[in-house]
Amino acid sequence: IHVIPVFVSAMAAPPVVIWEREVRQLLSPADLIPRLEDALGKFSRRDAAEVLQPVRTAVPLQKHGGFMGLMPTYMEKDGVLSTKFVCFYKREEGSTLPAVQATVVLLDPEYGNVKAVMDGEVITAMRTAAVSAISAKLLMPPQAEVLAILGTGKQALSHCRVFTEMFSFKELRVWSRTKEGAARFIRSIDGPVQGCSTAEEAVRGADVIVTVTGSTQPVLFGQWVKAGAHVAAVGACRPDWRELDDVLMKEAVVYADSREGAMLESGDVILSGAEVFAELGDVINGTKAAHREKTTVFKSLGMGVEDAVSAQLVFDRWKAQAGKF
Ligand SMILES: NC(=O)C1=CN([C@@H]2O[C@H](COP(=O)(O)OP(=O)(O)OC[C@H]3O[C@@H](n4cnc5c(N)ncnc54)[C@H](O)[C@@H]3O)[C@@H](O)[C@H]2O)C=CC1
Ligand SMILES: O=C([O-])C1=[NH+]CCC1
Repeated sequence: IHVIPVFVSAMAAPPVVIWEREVRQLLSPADLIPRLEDALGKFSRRDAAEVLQPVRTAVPLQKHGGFMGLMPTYMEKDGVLSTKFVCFYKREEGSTLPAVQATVVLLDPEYGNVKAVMDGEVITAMRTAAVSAISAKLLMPPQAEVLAILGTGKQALSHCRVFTEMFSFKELRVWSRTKEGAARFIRSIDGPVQGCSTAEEAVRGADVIVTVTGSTQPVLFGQWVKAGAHVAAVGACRPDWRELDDVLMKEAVVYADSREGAMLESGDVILSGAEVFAELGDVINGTKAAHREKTTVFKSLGMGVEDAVSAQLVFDRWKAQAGKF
């Protein structure tokens, strides 16, 4: 008797490529925010069947002053498996090169095949600003009127768009280390923006302050910050990089997206010795308090789970549009 081996081959379709223009059309802050709130809450419950997401692996690109970050995430119950590759750089004054470049890969968790490869820059810009806006929704003082943004790059623009869409600030101020940066930013924004010549001028009296710079030294000092203000600190994602000084870090109640991420990656947390009071997800889950009455800092490092739910949303919308599957 001859036994003829039979190989069952489950040939997956090749991955779809969804690039910047399409991602931009398919994703909106209003749709993304509830999914991000849900994901942050799930992450903070530390239930491995809900979210498995290690702190990102950062490979130094020494010659180029940057890092490649690998950000894998598995959401077993939701059937989402993804990873983002993100390269981020310390750029010198006057450099026109991008500080961040990213790609998100979405896989089928059952077979391990890649379903989609997506531009990650729109996702990174929008989900980071949306998470900062969630921090402001939870932690900013009631009747906040003045928003100040330090930095005028991609994240500054996305934060400005998401914050002005979500809240009604009476005054918006911006500071850049260069006049050209501030002028470019002001030209790109609809509505009134006050360009400030110093960071101090921008933040004095502000209720909400967003720091989105590529700086590795503090740009925001506690003595300038109004008591009770909320700071969303988005830059300085390496253990020896800073955006905030020790005074602010020690006086404020500090929240983070991921406690482990903050302890391993945030120079503002590590070098100041400040304690992380809670994750944003703990506040969403109701297990930690939102201290709106105090000065608060949300230290954002960025998490794979934020990219995972964003990429899944883009993919679902793309499938619905294409009438596929
Ligand atoms: N927390 C998170 O999830 C994420 C954080 N980031 C970080 O956010 C920051 C901004 O990113 P992008 O807007 O994409 O970069 P970008 O290059 O578009 O903008 C950077 C801005 O920072 C300013 N800047 C650079 N060095 C400075 C210095 N020494 N002092 C003051 N201002 C300085 C630049 O003039 C520019 O306005 C970076 O640090 C990046 O690593 C980026 C993506 C996600
Ligand atoms: O989460 C993210 O994509 C990043 N955080 C810091 C630089 C890029």
